[in-house]
Amino acid sequence: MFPIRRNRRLRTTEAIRSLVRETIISPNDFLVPLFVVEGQGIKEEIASMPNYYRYSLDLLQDEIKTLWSLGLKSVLLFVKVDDALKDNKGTEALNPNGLMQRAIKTVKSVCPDMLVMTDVALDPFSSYGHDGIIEHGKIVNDATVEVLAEMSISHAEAGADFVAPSDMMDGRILGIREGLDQSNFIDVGIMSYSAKYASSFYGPFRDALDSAPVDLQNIPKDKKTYQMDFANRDEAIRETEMDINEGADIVMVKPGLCYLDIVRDIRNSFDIPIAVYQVSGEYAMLKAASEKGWLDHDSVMLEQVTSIKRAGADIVASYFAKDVVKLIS
Ligand SMILES: NCC(=O)CCC(=O)O
Ligand SMILES: [Mg+2]
Repeated sequence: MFPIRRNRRLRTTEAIRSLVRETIISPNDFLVPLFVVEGQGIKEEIASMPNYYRYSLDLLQDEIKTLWSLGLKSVLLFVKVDDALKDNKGTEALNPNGLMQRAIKTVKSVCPDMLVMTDVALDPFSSYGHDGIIEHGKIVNDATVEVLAEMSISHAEAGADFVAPSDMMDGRILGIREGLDQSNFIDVGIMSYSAKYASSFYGPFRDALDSAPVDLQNIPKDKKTYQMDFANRDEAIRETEMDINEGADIVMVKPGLCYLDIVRDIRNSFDIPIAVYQVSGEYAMLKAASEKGWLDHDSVMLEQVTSIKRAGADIVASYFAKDVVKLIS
């Protein structure tokens, strides 16, 4: 007895495979993270992120033009802050002439149509490398939310289209939304890192920004009191639902590959755009394995990004964005 249905018919040639393909990757899917530093003429490679760079504002302009020419229309800005400017409250984050504020203006000046999203969190500005203010050895929630709301207003004043709070304090989406609305930034959106896990895949990013938690007595050694336990799944639904109710326009799951079950749960639970952040450790793993000749870089990259979208992501924040777009164009 031969089967009536032969599924292999739909796989016989590339033409039929592409005709029935369910997930298509395009430049529209990507959000490009960018690392910005003070100085001039700087394009420095991040040691643990081969072929990924920190840019000073002058060279950031060229990179923005390149991204736009590739059809990449959205960026997510991160700044590397001088140690001398860091303190417990991240005061420098509110400087109207700070590096982030200038970076936003720089992008808008060379490419007004580029969508500019900004990282809103204390850690790059914190002398302790934490996403919140520390009092008596603890990360305090509500005082941190106030700073995050002010930071968001400051980014909006500089011209940001979206703010992206990456800290996981409770209630910060509401605090930020109210702050933006009261300052008449009703059209500035919020992409919430709503299910961000306490992951060990962030190491290279912390190298990039020199933002790892410091090793000092009475300072928490990790971010487990605010980022989520990677053993938890249902909690991601609660976190996401709360952020949607507080006014998030886009929700996010982070990291990517190890968390695609979470992405699908959220896709099945809510009708809202979902972003996935394929993080620095995921990037570094593939770079290292392909440098050793153990994995084929481009095909694994495409498989990873496609899988993230197949799981339910609408938006992929990825250090591979440029590479993928070049590969598929
Ligand atoms: N708040 C942004 C990040 O923590 C990024 C992490 C990564 O790329 O590893
Ligand atoms: Mg939350």
